[in-house]
Amino acid sequence: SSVRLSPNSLATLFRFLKEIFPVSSSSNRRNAFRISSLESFSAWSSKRCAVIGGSGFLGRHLVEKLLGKGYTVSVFDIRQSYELPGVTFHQGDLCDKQALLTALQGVSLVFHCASPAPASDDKALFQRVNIQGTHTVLQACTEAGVQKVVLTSSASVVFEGTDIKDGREDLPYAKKPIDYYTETKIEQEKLVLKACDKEKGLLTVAIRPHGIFGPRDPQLVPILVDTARRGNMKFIIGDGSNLVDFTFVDNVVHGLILSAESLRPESPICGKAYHITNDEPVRFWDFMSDILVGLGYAAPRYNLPYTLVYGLALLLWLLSLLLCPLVAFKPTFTPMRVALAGKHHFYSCSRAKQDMGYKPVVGLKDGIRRTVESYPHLRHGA
Ligand SMILES: NC(=O)C1=CN([C@@H]2O[C@H](COP(=O)(O)OP(=O)(O)OC[C@H]3O[C@@H](n4cnc5c(N)ncnc54)[C@H](OP(=O)(O)O)[C@@H]3O)[C@@H](O)[C@H]2O)C=CC1
Ligand SMILES: CC(C)=CCC[C@@H](C)[C@H]1CC[C@H]2C3=C(CC[C@]12C)[C@@]1(C)CCC(=O)C[C@@H]1CC3
Repeated sequence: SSVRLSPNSLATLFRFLKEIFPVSSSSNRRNAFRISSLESFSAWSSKRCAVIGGSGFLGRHLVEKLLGKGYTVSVFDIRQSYELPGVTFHQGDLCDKQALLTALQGVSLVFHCASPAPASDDKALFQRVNIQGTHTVLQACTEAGVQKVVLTSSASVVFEGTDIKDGREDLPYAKKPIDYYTETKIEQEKLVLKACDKEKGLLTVAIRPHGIFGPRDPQLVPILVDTARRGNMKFIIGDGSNLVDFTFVDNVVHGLILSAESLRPESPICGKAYHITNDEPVRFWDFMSDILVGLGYAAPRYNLPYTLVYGLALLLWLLSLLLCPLVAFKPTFTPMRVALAGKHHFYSCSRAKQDMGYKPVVGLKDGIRRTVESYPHLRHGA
């Protein structure tokens, strides 16, 4: 019969050996050699990680950066969207523990970046994937001996559709979340943070980005361009002065890796949530205009009162609920989208700066330029 050693038990063995063979005198060279070999082994195993949701927008950027930093990466996702040397793909549903266990063999660090798209309105799907699925991910991590779990949560877990200015992590979770996505992201974050247990050897942290944008984003720029092409990007909701955080994808990746590398039993970040943004709040409508103009479309010019647009969106939403047995129509102007476009929602990153030395690596202007350049097929007239 064979004995399977997980990275977790190897780390314990390593600590034990270090205690019984203290490397104090110069006469103990042989032991020093053994210890340094074990240290190298431990460092090697801590560079083996898995990215759940690694085929998605953020996940793929994360995988590329991890490879560049010398990590060996397993991707677990419901779909495979690319191939890369150094990456092993495991296609499966994260609600399937057996499938996860195969992907987590020998892995000491897990990044959980999977979620159904926020635009979906499927309550059962969000509950199954974000809540039950995350529970399964945590179980599988414990069984596989994973030592660290980094969750991609969302700053929206505290957003209720009213202004948030320089919001800190100690704001309470939204009592009335704006949609099922946010409702289940709240439960997901709670589950992951509660699972942090130094005794059991599982350390967890949650990163809360906001408004991620960048090359290959399937949401923000495509929705914007689609709206512009249909001639609906002429209006500014409210007076246009509302400040919002948009976060270039490389900064989110930087925050995720920084948190993983800072996650140690003695670190203050264990079991906590951290806002990761560009730390440059910008007027929502200036950001939208910069992207639109960069791609050759006109910037929105005419102001509409916020309450009027919100009221109309609410009415449309109620109508869609009432009429859904007869006609299936999904309004683009949902109350949630109107709130995102017309209210302040920007967050403080001071906790991440203090506890893990976070600093954005790409400024907003540069991020916008790189994003615009990456969408030649969405340019006006293309
Ligand atoms: N984009 C943003 O602005 C923000 C995103 N976040 C969070 O960041 C994370 C990544 O987001 P983003 O990259 O934009 O999203 P994507 O939709 O691009 O990536 C998520 C990936 O997870 C996959 N997935 C969905 N369900 C399952 C499942 N049951 N099992 C395995 N894989 C699954 C998706 O596949 P498929 O596409 O087929 O569904 C997709 O490949 C998410 O947790 C999101 O909540 C937080 C704040 C802002
Ligand atoms: C900061 C943050 C959380 C951004 C979220 C991204 C999306 C929710 C936005 C990206 C494009 C936006 C958009 C609108 C709403 C919010 C977005 C979908 C409108 C539909 C708002 C009403 C309009 O006038 C048109 C807008 C198109 C772009």
